[in-house]
Amino acid sequence: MAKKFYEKDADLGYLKGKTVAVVGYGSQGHAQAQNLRESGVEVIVGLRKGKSWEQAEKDGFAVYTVDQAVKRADVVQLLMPDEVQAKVYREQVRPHLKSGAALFFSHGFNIHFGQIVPPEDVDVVLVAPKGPGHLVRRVYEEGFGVPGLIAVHQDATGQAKELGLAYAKGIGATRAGVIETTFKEETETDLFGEQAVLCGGVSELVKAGFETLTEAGYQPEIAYFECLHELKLIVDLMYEGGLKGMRYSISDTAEFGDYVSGKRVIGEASREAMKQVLKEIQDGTFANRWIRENEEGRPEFNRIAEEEKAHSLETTGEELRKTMAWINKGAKESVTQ
Ligand SMILES: NC(=O)C1=CN([C@@H]2O[C@H](COP(=O)(O)OP(=O)(O)OC[C@H]3O[C@@H](n4cnc5c(N)ncnc54)[C@H](OP(=O)(O)O)[C@@H]3O)[C@@H](O)[C@H]2O)C=CC1
Ligand SMILES: CC[C@](O)(C(C)=O)C(=O)O
Ligand SMILES: [Mg+2]
Ligand SMILES: [Mg+2]
Repeated sequence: MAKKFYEKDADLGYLKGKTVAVVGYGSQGHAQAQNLRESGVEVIVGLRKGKSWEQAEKDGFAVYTVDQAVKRADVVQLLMPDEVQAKVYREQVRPHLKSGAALFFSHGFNIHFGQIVPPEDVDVVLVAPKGPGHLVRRVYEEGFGVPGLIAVHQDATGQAKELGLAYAKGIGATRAGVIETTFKEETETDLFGEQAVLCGGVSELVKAGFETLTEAGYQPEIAYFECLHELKLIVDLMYEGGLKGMRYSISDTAEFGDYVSGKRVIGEASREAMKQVLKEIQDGTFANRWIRENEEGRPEFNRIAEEEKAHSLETTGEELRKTMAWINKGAKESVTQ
């Protein structure tokens, strides 16, 4: 049984009198910094000069270069992209980390794959929201929270877990529930989820459905509504009531089609591919590939990203969404600006 923590299990008092430096002000950084501040925690932001710096200042934070923020901090939460964390850690974090301070992560990649090896006199804690940063902020503002995971890699002070739970409470995660894990389990399951299901799997499923319909001569707008737009509405039902809740709401015709055709689309070959994806995450093949890709200037990443943006699914959707004023554009605008 997973060990779970809620509001009553976490005490914000462990952060009292402490300064939290949120390093990075992107998807997770802006959300965690703002949620913590509204929970009464003293937060500063660490950055390089640029777009995020201006935004963090506009949002009312005291912003410092990374080294200066780390010098002032008792808790340092690294919320830069995973692929830049190790270099920034070596050059601007490690030399200024106070003895007895805490180093926090929201994804275990750099610790688990040995890219960051912290000194023995600091706590090393993972507080990983199980949701995109823009939702971590939006859901908190609505009075709720995105669930999270907590793990302690190193407990130098004897209070690492309590501090982690206080932080999880500060960002709203204990409102929904926080599960205890390890850096290894979080890293491997998070990478698997985003590759096989949430991002990679779903994107390919949507594109395959869209292409099957349009290549058969159906209108792209109808293919878009069927394979992408309505997916959100169906997933909302799953989110609220599981697969059972979704099946309660759809027609019996759809439910029968679900049972007999779903397994043909996601069959043995897909399950075998999932196992291979997981194996390459577990044995470090994916991590090494991602690290090398960045060292080489991201040729594969950039090429595929350009191809994906130009897909007719995207151009069709962009046009259709113009009339859907109710769709929250917050996340999209901040990543495409
Ligand atoms: N995205 C998400 O929702 C989730 C992310 N995570 C984890 O959270 C962490 C942060 O990811 P995410 O929020 O997506 O990151 P983003 O890419 O959204 O944000 C990156 C931030 O880091 C800053 N930055 C980049 N390079 C440097 C640098 N060299 N020095 C200082 N600041 C820098 C950027 O500033 P600038 O404007 O100057 O480029 C920006 O503010 C990762 O570990 C990720 O795995 C975990 C759960 C979900
Ligand atoms: C699903 C992608 C994610 O793992 C997340 C939002 O949780 C990420 O790394 O961005
Ligand atoms: Mg994730
Ligand atoms: Mg992830």
